[in-house]
Amino acid sequence: GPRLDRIMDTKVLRVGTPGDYRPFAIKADGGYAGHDIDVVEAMAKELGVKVEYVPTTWPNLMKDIQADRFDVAVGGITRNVTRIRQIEMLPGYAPFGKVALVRTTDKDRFRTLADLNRPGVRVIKNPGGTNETFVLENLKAAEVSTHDKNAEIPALIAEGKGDVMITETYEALYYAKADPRLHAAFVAAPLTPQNTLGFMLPKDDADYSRVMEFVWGLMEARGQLKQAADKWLK
Ligand SMILES: O=C(O)C(=O)C[C@]1(C(=O)O)C=C[C@@H](O)C=C1
Repeated sequence: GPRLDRIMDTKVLRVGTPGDYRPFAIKADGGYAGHDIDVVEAMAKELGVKVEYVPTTWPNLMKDIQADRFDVAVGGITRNVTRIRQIEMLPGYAPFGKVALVRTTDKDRFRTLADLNRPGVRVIKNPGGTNETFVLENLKAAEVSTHDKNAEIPALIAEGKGDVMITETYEALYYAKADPRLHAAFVAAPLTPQNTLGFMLPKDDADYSRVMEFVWGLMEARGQLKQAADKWLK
């Protein structure tokens, strides 16, 4: 197929990522790092090509992949029916549910969804992703504001500029571990049923999809997925 041919001929795999979601993909110190970065770099190595990163955002992710700005998108992307109707997604990893990142001093204040969905509870949301969808559907009574630099939201919560960040298991655990002022609430009993993350592919080249699925399977069979998970998701 044409996409696969172009990748193999130019030896470049264009990887789109918002790069703002720890520990999956974060842009810092001029480069990208995280679980998904390690995995996609290993996949490119298996193909014998180099990775070229293409910045995107959560609000633009779907239209950018459909506009052929990149060959694969990574960075903590939830697999769901809405998306898989429009593009393709590789097998799921990192099972998670929606949880809440709150201040440690508010641990007892937020025990149920109803505790979050109250006037006076200041929720800060990142635009464009599934966190926003969850907030708009479930926290209608709360005081919701939007901050478009996702990686800054945990510090805003820690500093008391908001009370709640709705996010997913691993991100909440990451920031709670990194900052004692923060607590990952609802981790034992998430606010949504379990789901998984997955890499997104355009669906215009079936040969490309087959090869990427094969390479994903190799990563799994060789223990490279486990290695990345042990390094970043523990
Ligand atoms: O839309 C998705 O797939 C996401 O999982 C992305 C999303 C979000 O929902 O905003 C998830 C957690 C991070 O805090 C940032 C981005």
